[in-house]
Amino acid sequence: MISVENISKSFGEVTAVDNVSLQAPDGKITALLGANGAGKTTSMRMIYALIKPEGGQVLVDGINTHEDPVAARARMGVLPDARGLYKRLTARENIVYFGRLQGMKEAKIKERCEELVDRLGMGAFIDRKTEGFSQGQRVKVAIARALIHDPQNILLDEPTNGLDVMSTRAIRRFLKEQRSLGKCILFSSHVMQEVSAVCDEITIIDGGRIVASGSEDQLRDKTGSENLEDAFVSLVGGEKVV
Ligand SMILES: Nc1ncnc2c1ncn2[C@@H]1O[C@H](COP(=O)(O)OP(=O)(O)OP(=O)(O)O)[C@@H](O)[C@H]1O
Repeated sequence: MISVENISKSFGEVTAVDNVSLQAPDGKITALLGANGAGKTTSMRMIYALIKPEGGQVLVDGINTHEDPVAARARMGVLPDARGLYKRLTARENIVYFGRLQGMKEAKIKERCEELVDRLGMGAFIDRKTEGFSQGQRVKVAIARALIHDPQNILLDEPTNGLDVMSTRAIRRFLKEQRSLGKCILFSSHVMQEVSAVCDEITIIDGGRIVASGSEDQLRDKTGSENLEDAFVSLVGGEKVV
């Protein structure tokens, strides 16, 4: 479970994230939904302890990420915005390397790697060097690498960005499986369709601030909208060019 309490971050004059709080419970898929520049990536980076918030705190399974980052990170699997694979290594080597960094035993790494190859449909390219991989292949490897140690909390920054329909469906199916295992899943997205297809809870961020949160039905009811896109536009104060 992830609990974010009043985190903020500025870059010079730009307030990227302003007093953001959100909850991502176990057994649910929670979305951080916002337009370009709304503060999603900055929030996610603070949540997975890559950058330090100027105020507030993040608790992962009750562990404060800045008081005990090592313990908190061990409980998280992160797909960052920069997927960052080692291109001279094969997909399998990338995944195995992360397992070793997590201090896993070789036999366990092998077993878990096979499971992820199967679940994410990576059989056709698992032993190829990742240089030249398509976006979909890269994302699958990066997700498998992040989840090699089977963490309780799964954080993904725009996981289906740039993916085709088949890859998108494979990732959705995978996330739903993880949810049924009781995992806490938090992902950021600007794609309504994506959020609508998989999320139980939605937190909307705009201009660095949380403007609403709830299920899709609750957000639609609140705004009297027929769909999530209309609810979103209404909650962020109408159409605007950013
Ligand atoms: N390192 C940085 N230096 C300066 N400004 C930054 C930096 N990182 C983010 N910002 C600014 O903070 C704001 C929020 O950016 P952020 O990347 O968190 O948004 P986002 O919601 O992830 O957007 P997108 O969907 O376009 O990726 C933007 O105005 C951005 O220009």
